[in-house]
Amino acid sequence: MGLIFAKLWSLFGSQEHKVIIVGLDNAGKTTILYQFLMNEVVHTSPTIGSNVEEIVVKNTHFLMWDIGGQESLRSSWNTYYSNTEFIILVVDSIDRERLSITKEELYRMLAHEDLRKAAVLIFANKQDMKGCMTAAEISAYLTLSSIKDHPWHIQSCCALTGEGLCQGLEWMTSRIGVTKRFSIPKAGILPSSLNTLHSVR
Ligand SMILES: Nc1nc2c(ncn2[C@@H]2O[C@H](COP(=O)(O)OP(=O)(O)OP(=O)(O)O)[C@@H](O)[C@H]2O)c(=O)[nH]1
Ligand SMILES: [Mg+2]
Repeated sequence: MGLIFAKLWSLFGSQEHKVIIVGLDNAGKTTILYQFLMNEVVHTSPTIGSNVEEIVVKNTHFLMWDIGGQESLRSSWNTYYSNTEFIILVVDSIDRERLSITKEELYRMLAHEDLRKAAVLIFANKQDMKGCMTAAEISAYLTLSSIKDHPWHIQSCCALTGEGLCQGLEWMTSRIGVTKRFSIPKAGILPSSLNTLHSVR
């Protein structure tokens, strides 16, 4: 009886899903985390270490780790990877010069064993800034369409107004639906067609 209850509990949204929010310094990670939590813009200073908050979306619990993005901190991102289900990669869409560094970091993460099963949501943040790159430009530069072994989605957003953030979360919750529907009754492997689901907005 207890076992059946535990199984049902795990199927219907009680578990916590681990999320890491990464990206270069100044990308807007902490601003996004607190928009998720409080629906408002908080004053931020560069994150040293990490912030962690639980965000609940339609009965789905996400444990979100916002990790400092300064160069000296990036080598310790991997200490947060185990059991991660979602990577949120935040890109400062005005920062053209450093997009190549973001790309390097993205592919380093995707190659990491502990992130083998993680889905990737890319936020093209700061869309309010004049002359910013569009999500399509960022997608092309990051060659997202070449990523076949991780589900991914890119979403344009503005963390100051909150625009686009809900759509990103909706994609994450929809992924959980896919994983649950197709992992029953035997846990684990998704049909390969589902592993390559991705989209661009
Ligand atoms: N114009 C604009 N500014 C933003 C946006 N999102 C965040 N910012 C600003 O960008 C600056 C950096 O934001 P943070 O959220 O602290 O950046 P971070 O990615 O957490 O940076 P680290 O903690 O150093 O890794 C702050 O001044 C934010 O107010 C946005 O969508 N538009
Ligand atoms: Mg921060």
